[in-house]
Amino acid sequence: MTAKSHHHQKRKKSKHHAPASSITTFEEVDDSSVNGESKGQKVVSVLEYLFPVVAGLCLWRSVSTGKESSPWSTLLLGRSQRLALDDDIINWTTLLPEPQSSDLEEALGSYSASLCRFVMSQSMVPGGSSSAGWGIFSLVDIEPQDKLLYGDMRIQLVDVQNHQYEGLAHLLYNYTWKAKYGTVEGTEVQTVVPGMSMLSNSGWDHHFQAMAGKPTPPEPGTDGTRGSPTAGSFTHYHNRQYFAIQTVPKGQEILVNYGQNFVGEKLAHATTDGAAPLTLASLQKPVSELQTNGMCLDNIASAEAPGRGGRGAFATRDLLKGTVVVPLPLIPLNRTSLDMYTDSRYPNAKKQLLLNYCYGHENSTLLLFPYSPVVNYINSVGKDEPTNAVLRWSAQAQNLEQSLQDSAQDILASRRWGLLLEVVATRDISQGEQILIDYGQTWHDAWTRHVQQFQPDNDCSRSPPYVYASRLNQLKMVRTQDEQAQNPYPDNVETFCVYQYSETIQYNPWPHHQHGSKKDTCRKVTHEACPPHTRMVPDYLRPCRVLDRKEGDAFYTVEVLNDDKGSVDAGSIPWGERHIVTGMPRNAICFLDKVYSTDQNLASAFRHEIGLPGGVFPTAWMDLE
Ligand SMILES: C[S@@+](CC[C@H](N)C(=O)[O-])C[C@H]1O[C@@H](n2cnc3c(N)ncnc32)[C@H](O)[C@@H]1O
Repeated sequence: MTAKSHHHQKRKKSKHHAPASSITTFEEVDDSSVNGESKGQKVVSVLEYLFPVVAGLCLWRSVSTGKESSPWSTLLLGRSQRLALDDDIINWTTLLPEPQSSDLEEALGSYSASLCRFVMSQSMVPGGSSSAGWGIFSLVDIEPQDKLLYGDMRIQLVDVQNHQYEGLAHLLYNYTWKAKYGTVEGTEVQTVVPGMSMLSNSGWDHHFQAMAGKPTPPEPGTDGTRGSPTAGSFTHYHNRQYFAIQTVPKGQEILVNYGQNFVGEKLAHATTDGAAPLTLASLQKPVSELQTNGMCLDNIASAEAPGRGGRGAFATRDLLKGTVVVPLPLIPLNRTSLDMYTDSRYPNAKKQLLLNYCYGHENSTLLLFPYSPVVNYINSVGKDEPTNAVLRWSAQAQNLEQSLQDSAQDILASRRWGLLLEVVATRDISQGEQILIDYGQTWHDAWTRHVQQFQPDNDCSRSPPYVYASRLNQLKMVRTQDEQAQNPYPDNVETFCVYQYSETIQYNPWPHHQHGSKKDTCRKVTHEACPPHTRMVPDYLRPCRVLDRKEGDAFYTVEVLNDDKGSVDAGSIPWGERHIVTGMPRNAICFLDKVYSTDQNLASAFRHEIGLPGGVFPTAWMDLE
C-alpha cells in the first residue's frame, strides 16, 4: 500500500469521529513523522534544534461545512519513488550547506589551486563495468562533515506520466528523486539531480560515507527573471550539497546514501574477488592510478553568470591549453520523451526543461544527458564570440567505436553505459574564468528567433504584478482577508500556515484518546517556517486564510484549510470541521507560489537542446530527416 493510500484509509476512519473542541497543547515534534527514515536520524535530531522554533497558541473549533475534497490518486513510477531522496529522507536535515553562490569563492579561496581532489573513474562496486559504471574517488583524506564537491543542480521533470515518458524509464527508475522542494512546478514532480547524486554509487546498510545536506530553496537568480527572454530556460534549483559522514581515506570510492537500500541489498551480500565480504576498504584504488587515469571533477564550480541565463561554470584553478576540463558521462534519452502534451490542464506545456540540458542534433532522436558535477552549468558563447573550450569524445569512453557506428535506436534500446564526452581547454584558462563552449549554429538560430519573438509576461497588465513568493516572505506584515479585498496580493501566490494538529493521535493506543475525546494539538514546529519560493507542502504546512492581526504585526488569527489538490494525509482537516488558530506568529505564515505559476512553466520559455559540434555527433545516429 502506498503512503498516500495508507493515509487515505486513516482519513476515512476519521469521518465517523465526532470532533470536540478544546484548547490545544503543544508537543515536541517527533522527527520520524517528517522523515520516515531511520538512517542518519540521530544527527538530524541533534541539529534540528538549531532551527528557529515556531509555535503558537492553537485553538480549533469544529463547525459543519458540508464540503469534502476528493481523494487524490497518483500514478507511482515504480522504483524511482524508492529513491525518495530529495528533501525527503534528509528532510530538513543535519548539516546546513552554504548557499551555492559561495561555491566559486570557496573553490577559489579555500581549495588548493593546483590539486585535484575528486576524480571520476570506473566504479569498484561489484559488476563495475556492466552495472555500477562510473564512480567518484577521492584523492585526499576526508574528515567527517567535509563538503564533497559542490552542490548539485536539480532539474524538475513535470507530470511525466501525463506526457511522454516511455523513453525516460531508465532515467526515472535509476536516477530521479521525489521532489518536495520542486512541487511548485507541477502536480507530480520528479527531480533529476546531475552531479554527485547521479554519478556516485550507493552504499549498503551503514556502509556509505556521504549524505546530502538540507537543500537550499530555489533561487530565481539575477538574470532571466520575468520580462527577460531567458526566463524559464534554466533551473532555479541548485545546491544539493553532500557532506562526509565518516573518514574517507584517499583512493577510496565515495558511496552515498540513496536511501531505502536502493542498491544496498545487492551489495550487502556481495563479496570481493577473494570471496571476503565487501567492505568500504575493498573499494579503493591506488592513488597513483587515479592520478594518472582518473578524470578531475573539481576543475569547475558554478556561480551566477549574468547575460547567459542563470548560472555558469567557472575554472577553480588555472587550466593549460589541452587540459581535460571535465568529463561528461552521458545518459541516452529519446527526444520524444521530453515532449509535453498541451491540453486544458497544461496550457503552457511544451517540452520538459531537461531538454535545455541535453546534447543532441536536430536530425536525431537521440539526446545525451550529461550527469557529472557542474557540467550542466556550462554556457555557450554568443554568436561569433570566441570560445575557450570544446567538446570531444573521450578516449576512456566504453566501446566508443562500436557506439559511433550503431544506430540511435540501438543505443536507446541498449541503455548504453559508458558514452563519455569531455570538455577540453582550447587555450590557457585562468582561475575564475567562465568556461564557454559553442552550442552550435542551430542553437544560436533558435535562440535568436526566440529573442526576436519573445513577448514578455507583461507584468504591468496584471494587478498587482507577478512577484516571487520568496520576496513576500520577507515582509513583516501579512494582510487580513478584509485588507486583501481592498489590496490583494498577486494571484500567483497563496498563503500557507505552519499547522500540525494531530489527527493520528486517535490511532495512538493511549487509552484516554480512544473514546472520541481527540486531543486537539498544535505542535511546536522546530523547522524553518517558510520554504521560500516553493510549495513544499509537508504535513505541517497547510493553506490558510488570515482572518485577524493582533499586537501590531506579530500575531494572527487564521483559518487552516485543506490543499485544493484534494490530497489527503494524516494531518488533513477532517470533513465537517473548521480549524481556526489564534496566536499564530508571523513566521508561521508563508507565501508560496501557486503550482504552474513559476518561470519554468511560462508558455514563452525557451526550449532547445545543445548542439554537438560538427563531426562529433556521428552520422549513424541521424535517424530524422
Ligand atoms: C546547459 S544550460 C547552461 C546553464 C544555465 N545557464 C543554468 O543556469 O542552468 C543551457 C541554458 O543556459 C542558457 N544559456 C546558455 N548559454 C547562453 C547564452 N550564450 N545566451 C543566453 N542563454 C544562454 C539558456 O537558458 C540555455 O537553455
